[in-house]
Amino acid sequence: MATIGADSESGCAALRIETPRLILRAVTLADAPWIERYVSDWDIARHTARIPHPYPPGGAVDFVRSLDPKDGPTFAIERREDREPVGLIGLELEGPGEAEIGFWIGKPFWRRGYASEALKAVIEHAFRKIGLSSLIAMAVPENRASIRVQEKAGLTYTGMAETEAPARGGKHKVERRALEQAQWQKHRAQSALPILLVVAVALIDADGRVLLAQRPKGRSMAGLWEFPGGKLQEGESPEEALVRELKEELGIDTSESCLAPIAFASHRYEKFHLLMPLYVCRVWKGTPHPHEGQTLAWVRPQKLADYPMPPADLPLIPVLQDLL
Ligand SMILES: Nc1nc2c([nH]c(=O)n2[C@@H]2O[C@H](COP(=O)(O)OP(=O)(O)OP(=O)(O)O)[C@@H](O)[C@H]2O)c(=O)[nH]1
Repeated sequence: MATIGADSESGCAALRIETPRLILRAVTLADAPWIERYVSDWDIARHTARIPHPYPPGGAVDFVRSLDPKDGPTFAIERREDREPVGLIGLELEGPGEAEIGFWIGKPFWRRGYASEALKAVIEHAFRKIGLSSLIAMAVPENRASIRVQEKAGLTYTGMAETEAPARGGKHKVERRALEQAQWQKHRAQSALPILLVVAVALIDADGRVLLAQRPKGRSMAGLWEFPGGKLQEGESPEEALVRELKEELGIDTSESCLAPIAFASHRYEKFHLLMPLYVCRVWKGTPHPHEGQTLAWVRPQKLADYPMPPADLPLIPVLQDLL
């Protein structure tokens, strides 16, 4: 039988994948109660090739004990914000370089895009870390949600197959989809997020306080506090863009030589990947006034964390605190 080789040698530590909203980690016996709760639901069982219905009490303990990393990794999908487990996703090695991918999400967590997010990550893991060359996935034809998730991840229809369907009491026809590594690389390149370059600046006053601006109503992420700055216009250097933004947003004059780069943010938003160099500036002419409906606050470095900021900015706070 095929095994995972190099990846299983590196042990459980390798069984962890992080995505923007999820953590995929190894399944343990402590997971049995929630697994049993969700798979006992007919709406989960009827779509799978493994889960009987009614589900036998204690069945999840047996299931967890039966997991063997040599057959392929199985991940518990956990929500990052509150560590709530939401489902399972796994790879089952079928032959040299090939695995079948299977997943389910507990009903309370449907329609939030968790399956898509987990599937994309596991596909990347399969091709990049394990070194597989092709993946397949099955779905009963009426499981349109699962089929959509598979297709969004790049799997394409290759025909009908037949699998066990214990919850339905026998064999059942399923749609088979597949994805080859080369195809995946192409799909990924096509669906890659554009990089958005935004420049930002921490203005520091004579007391060592930092200027934050609250995004006004009607803009994306309204109410959050950010560093002044903005997108580059065509042909502008980052420093030229900042000098212009400071004039437009705050009515102050500074020069490129007064801007010192100290850090950058790199953050995946839904529609773009933000790359944001952060400068500090201690010298300017004029008094900052909100020219674009924002609210301004001069904030002591130790108090920066009290101001809700866009997620991209959070790693910049300790950098600034260390510097000031
Ligand atoms: N200026 C600034 N932008 C930031 C910070 N953090 C952060 O995620 N951003 C994001 O970077 C982009 C900045 O664009 P912008 O300031 O030129 O334009 P905007 O507010 O009109 O953006 P919008 O098109 O999202 O409404 C926004 O999507 C904003 O949410 C920050 O600290 N300062």
